[in-house]
Amino acid sequence: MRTGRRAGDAVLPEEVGAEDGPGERRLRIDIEDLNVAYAGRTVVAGAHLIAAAGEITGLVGPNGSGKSTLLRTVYRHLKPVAGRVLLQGTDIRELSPVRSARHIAALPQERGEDFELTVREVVAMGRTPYQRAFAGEDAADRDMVARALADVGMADHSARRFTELSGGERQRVLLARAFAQATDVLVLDEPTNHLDIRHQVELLALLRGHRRTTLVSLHDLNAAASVCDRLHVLHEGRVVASGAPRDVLRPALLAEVFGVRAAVVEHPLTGDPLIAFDHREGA
Ligand SMILES: Nc1ncnc2c1ncn2[C@@H]1O[C@H](COP(=O)(O)OP(=O)(O)OP(=O)(O)O)[C@@H](O)[C@H]1O
Repeated sequence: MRTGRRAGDAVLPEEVGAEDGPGERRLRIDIEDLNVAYAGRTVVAGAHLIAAAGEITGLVGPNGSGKSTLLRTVYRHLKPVAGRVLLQGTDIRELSPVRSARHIAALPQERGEDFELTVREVVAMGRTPYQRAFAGEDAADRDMVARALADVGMADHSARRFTELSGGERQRVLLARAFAQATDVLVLDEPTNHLDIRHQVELLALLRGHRRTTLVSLHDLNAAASVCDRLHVLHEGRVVASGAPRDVLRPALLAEVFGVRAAVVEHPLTGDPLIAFDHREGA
């Protein structure tokens, strides 16, 4: 087993014997009283939420409401000013970068525009937390990379240069990199960005199929309503509503937070809440 553990690292209870893939381990994320600031300006204030094990937890909110900032703190790109992010009770800042990368994979909003690599090489980056220095890939790594590429429909493009792909194709490759990381937790910042409708639907179905602990920001409220088990609404850096999509996405909230007029009806095919926006007028 390849552990990569350093003296003093915290031990996660589910970790024993489960180093090489997500398997049936299911870890939860607790975000406690999180405050995050850029150059002294607070943009996330007192955020408190749970991403339950094996569930899809959605973050929605207007532009600038703090979704990406909150997610960046969860995948350790940013340090909070106050509060904590716990992975199954362990503060993520107590984990070494390698161990953190074995538990939490991210699709950041920064989309690797400068990768001078092939598609396959980008996806294979997801396997580095499991590889000993200079040891390179083994058969299991190669298998996981191939599976992740197939999952996002990019298997036939593995030899292409990343920089020559379209926006949606790049997005799918970076998702494959996160899948190849085989973590319990996925943190995805607007994963459907740039994707055409078929690839959006396929991706959301894939996330539902994985049943990993998923924290995802989405602009498409109808997609959020159909894919998320729970939703948290961010408004000016604060969580202003939390709950099941049908309890949260009500016309009054849509008017107050997003400034739009909308009716919420039942989706004729799925029974999910379907938000019918009035594109002619604001709230
Ligand atoms: N690197 C940064 N430096 C300074 N301020 C930032 C930085 N990134 C974001 N901000 C500010 O923090 C606030 C929250 O931004 P954030 O990107 O988290 O919002 P968001 O909800 O993800 O928005 P969007 O829906 O537009 O992606 C905004 O006011 C934004 O201008």
